Amino acid sequence: MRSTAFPLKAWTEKYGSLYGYFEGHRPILVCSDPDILQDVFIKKFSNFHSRRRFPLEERHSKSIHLFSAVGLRWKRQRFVINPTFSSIKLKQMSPLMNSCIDRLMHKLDAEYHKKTAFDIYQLYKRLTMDVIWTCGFGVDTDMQNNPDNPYLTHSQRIFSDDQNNKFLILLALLIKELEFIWKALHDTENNVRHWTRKYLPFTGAYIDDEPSTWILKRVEQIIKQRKESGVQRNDLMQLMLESATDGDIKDSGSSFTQTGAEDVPIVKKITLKEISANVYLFMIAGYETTSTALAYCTYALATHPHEQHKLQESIDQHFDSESDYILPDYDTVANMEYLDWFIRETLRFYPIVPVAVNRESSEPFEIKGVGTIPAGTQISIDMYGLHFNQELWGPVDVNTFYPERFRTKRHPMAWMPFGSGSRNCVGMRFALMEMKIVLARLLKTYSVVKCDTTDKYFELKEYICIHPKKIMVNLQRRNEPQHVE
Ligand code: HEM
Repeated sequence: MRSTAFPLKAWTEKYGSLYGYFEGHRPILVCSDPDILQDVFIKKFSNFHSRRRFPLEERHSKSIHLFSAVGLRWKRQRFVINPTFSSIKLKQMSPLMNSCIDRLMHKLDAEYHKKTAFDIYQLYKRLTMDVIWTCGFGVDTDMQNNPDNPYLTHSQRIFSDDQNNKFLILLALLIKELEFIWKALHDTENNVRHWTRKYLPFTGAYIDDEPSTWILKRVEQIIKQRKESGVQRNDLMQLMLESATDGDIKDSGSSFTQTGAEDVPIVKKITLKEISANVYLFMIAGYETTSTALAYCTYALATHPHEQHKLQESIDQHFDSESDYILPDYDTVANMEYLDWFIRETLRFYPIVPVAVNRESSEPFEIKGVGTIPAGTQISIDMYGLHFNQELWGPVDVNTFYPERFRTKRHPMAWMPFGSGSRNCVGMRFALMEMKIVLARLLKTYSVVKCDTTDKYFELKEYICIHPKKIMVNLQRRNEPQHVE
């Protein structure tokens, strides 16, 4: 898949805050006007409750997850899943999260003692995968110590652009009318791979399982074991299992806007197939995004020593010398205001998945001064256009890294790295808590120091996420006077 966010940025500069383009035969409206976006994402949500369909995405299967579900099926799943990310649940998860961060701190200590520059992004990727398997699904995989761990390697392949289905995705984009053929080819290829490996094990050395199929099969096994063992844990999977039903659920009505559909009482239930699909989704949604966000924060620390120092001082204020050994938890980091601004400013500069933030209209919609757009119109946002709009973010230059700009109240749509409205990122608070605890612990002990190759490897590429190649840095202990390099 080619990059989409970077061309949109260039087109917005050329054509303004609202324009259209075609993907194959499909017209897309691109918007970075915050008032129109507020209508689309918030005020008229009942008309814009779906995202545009990804090529080859199956929307009506029984094992649909929250990201792809539409209409009342999405509403029901979101109703069950929202409370799994409540403050109380997150508080209960922070000790588990800290145990994963302990393992990261050991790795950082080992890197520190080598006294050479290293790629901290790789360590963050293993951490975030460890966190999601531990806090999300109660599985301890030791992946921070073992880079060849299959859970890690398969998830990494989902986000690498060397996937076999690239060509089919391109065909689905260009010739949408024949998508049923591309989808059938895609499914057949996956099944052939899976069954060949299963019944002819020697082929495993030559044929890779399709990574999402591999992960989904493992997830199904984990759910089965959890159900059979009856073990209760404080994790995301447990909370979903508490609302589980073995049977099918018929969501009455297909649209939010059909008469009376809004008033149909939502069943607080989720099927086992949907749980598997959502476990898989949380894993892919929480892994690359959060590790990349941490990577960008670390780059910002290395390249802005003054802001790093300020952040360290503000973090120190939350620990007194008597309680240095106490690990930061949900409440501690929730009160670290400058840390919050620092992360927000980093994500303003480096949004991670702009491609995920879009909506599709289910009814015709009036845009003031433009006219009526028909039902089925897809609206993408140019996140760079919003995040670097001087009128929304001034008076300090938008190209200056300045966390304090978040002290001022801004337009509700000016900052959208987690999307917006009822369909925003359900894992946002989980991700922010994880990032804050990591950064508070990192900066309590170390300063991040830029090295000769930091900028060289900070080369951004987009494949679903916009990510840097590597984050090469040195660490310096805060109680040690001189720089490493
Ligand atoms: C820094 C980390 C993260 C970023 C930048 C991020 C970003 C996003 C964005 C932009 C969306 C689309 C929102 C919209 O359309 O308005 C989204 C949706 C979603 N995210 Fe995240 N995300 C992150 C972490 C997580 C984590 C940790 C989880 C779960 C453990 C998660 C689960 C989801 C789910 C399930 C959706 C779909 C929500 C729905 O359709 O109702 N995300 N995320």
